[in-house]
Amino acid sequence: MDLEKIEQAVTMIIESIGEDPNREGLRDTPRRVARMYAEVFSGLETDPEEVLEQFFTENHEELILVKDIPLFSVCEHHLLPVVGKAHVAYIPRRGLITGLSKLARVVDGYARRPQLQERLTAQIADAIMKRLEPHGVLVMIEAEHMCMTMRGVNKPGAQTVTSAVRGIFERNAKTRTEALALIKGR
Ligand SMILES: Nc1nc2c(ncn2[C@@H]2O[C@H](COP(=O)(O)OP(=O)(O)OP(=O)(O)O)[C@@H](O)[C@H]2O)c(=O)[nH]1
Ligand SMILES: [Zn+2]
Repeated sequence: MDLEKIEQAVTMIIESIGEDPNREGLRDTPRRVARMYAEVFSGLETDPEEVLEQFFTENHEELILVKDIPLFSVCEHHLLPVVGKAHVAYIPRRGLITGLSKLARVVDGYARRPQLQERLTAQIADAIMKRLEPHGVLVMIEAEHMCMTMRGVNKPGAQTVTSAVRGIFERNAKTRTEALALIKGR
């Protein structure tokens, strides 16, 4: 990531809005923003599916759900925050499971990029399908888009819900309903 270029761009934005980039409060802002973007877009420099190491345990072929994973992303249209929760469920095959924290790391890896909520949801599901080859995956994301909250249509509190279902969750309504009930049962 080109931090120097981000700094130059932020200085230009500060000048463009008619502010003084040399006043005390703004003097270090371009550098701070560059470091911040490096952090919130750090997913661009990773391949998130690589965290999904497989490991075998006894043959657990039942539902595994990690819900209410805090989610922070950035919408690619306005570069404003998207804040919400991700829920990730899968049913392993042949005991091929991964560490629970790895599911949250996959969410982070794809969230820390300029994103669309629909694409983010699908990328998480597809990474898990590819790496763990489970019977199925269900990913649900509920999030508030600051570009809808603080500007434009100005609708604070509006939640966008997206889901991606793969494998058995796609084919079998009962399995899907069970996962959704567990996600909603908070
Ligand atoms: N489908 C989808 N749309 C998104 C997402 N994040 C932001 N948007 C929408 O992207 C659209 C961009 O629309 P434009 O008309 O190009 O932008 P705009 O003029 O700023 O639109 P308004 O937000 O309606 O003022 C808006 O409707 C946003 O609400 C997302 O993750 N998925
Ligand atoms: Zn937006």
